Amino acid sequence: MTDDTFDIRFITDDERPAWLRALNTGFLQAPAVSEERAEARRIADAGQRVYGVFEGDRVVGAFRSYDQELTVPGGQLVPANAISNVTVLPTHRRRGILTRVMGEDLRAAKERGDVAATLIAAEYAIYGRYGFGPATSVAEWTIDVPRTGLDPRWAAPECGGRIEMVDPEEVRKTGPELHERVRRGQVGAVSRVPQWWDAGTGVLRVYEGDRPVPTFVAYRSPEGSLEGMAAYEVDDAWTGGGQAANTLTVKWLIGTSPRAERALWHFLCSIDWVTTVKSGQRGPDDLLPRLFPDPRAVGITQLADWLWVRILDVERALAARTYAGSGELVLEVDDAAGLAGGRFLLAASPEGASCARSTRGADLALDVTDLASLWLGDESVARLAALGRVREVRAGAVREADALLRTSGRPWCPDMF
Ligand SMILES: CC(=O)SCCNC(=O)CCNC(=O)[C@H](O)C(C)(C)COP(=O)(O)OP(=O)(O)OC[C@H]1O[C@@H](n2cnc3c(N)ncnc32)[C@H](O)[C@@H]1OP(=O)(O)O
Repeated sequence: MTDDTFDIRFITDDERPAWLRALNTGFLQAPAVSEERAEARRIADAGQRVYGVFEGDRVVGAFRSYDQELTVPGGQLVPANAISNVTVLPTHRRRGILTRVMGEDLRAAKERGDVAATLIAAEYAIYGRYGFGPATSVAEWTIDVPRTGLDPRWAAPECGGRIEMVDPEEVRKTGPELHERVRRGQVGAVSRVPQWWDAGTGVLRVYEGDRPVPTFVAYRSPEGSLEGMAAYEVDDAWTGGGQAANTLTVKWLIGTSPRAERALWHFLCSIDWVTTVKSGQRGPDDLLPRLFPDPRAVGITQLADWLWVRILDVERALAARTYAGSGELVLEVDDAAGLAGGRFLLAASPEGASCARSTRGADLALDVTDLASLWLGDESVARLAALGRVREVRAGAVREADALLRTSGRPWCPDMF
């Protein structure tokens, strides 16, 4: 039930400490916020849409969204509305507060011309009702270093490139441009706000109890160009018998080429004292296991949904991506919120695609949430049909749709936001 006693508006700088206390409380963190943290958040959230839900002058709910770009199959970047920091005080839940803020923010995003909205969902059950579907997956791998088969005398990349330790300043200087190149080639990747690099290198301490700044390492090609970078931290674990048993945890690792990724993973697994490497969040079909002589040394320790997408404009979403073959498909897209539904004719070929509203008979019927799962290539039409989520209206349409929508790899969103 919606309760109209709540006022929803963007917060002022003066209201930020109260907003952060509500956010912390909702996320089960200690509520107290120091002046430095409030100031860091003011800088980190500059230019973004920071909604507060007020009951009188008390903040009872938080919600933040900002402009983002999302890479779709073929490499086009589409404008997206990134959503984060969603919470309602435990005393004010299940009264329709999130439904109201989400409704306002999605309508505004559609009016601005965003093709989609994106978020990383805390719980699976929350966002389907707002038209979001899981659109990329995440895998975390644990590497048993002594079993990888990597030559213990490994000292440098076989390709002739080199690995360099880099300091945070260098990361801030060269990281953004490297990431720009990486995200253009990675379906499901999103743009980073400039503050991302300050927060990741210790310049902007956004959270109370922020972890120490990680160690950074870069890969340069034999020609000297920067092709990869990683951030990692290591615990200090030894066995009672005096054997090193350190675990290295990768915070992030990006590369513009397979040779960069290979060199960085081999380097991380060659560091003395390190017996276990945790990969951090990777794509489900990451090259990682196959980069080692014995891929069985690399086991999956987490496999879950990651980026959720809410398509706001079906025509632009489907026209923006590329397709594996040629063909036409009429999709009946159901959207309970009335934002993006309708019947659409997709005409695709390897040269380009168009998508427009149509009155032709539908080939397939599906919900906008399931279209999101298909859009970036994380799901197959056949799987969704088997689950009863896609209805084949014209016989043969499921197979044809899969042939069109198929991508050569799974999408991956390297970022948490
Ligand atoms: C992108 C991110 O920031 S992810 C982080 C999300 N935040 C959290 O998980 C923090 C803890 N949870 C919360 O703060 C709140 O429960 C929220 C923000 C998830 C939901 O806020 P509320 O104001 O309670 O949601 P609202 O009352 O609008 O609920 C709408 C519907 O979603 C359902 N719902 C809300 N939260 C959940 C949940 N966690 N699990 C299952 N269903 C849920 C409600 O039951 C309601 O269902 P109905 O439409 O069938 O009646």
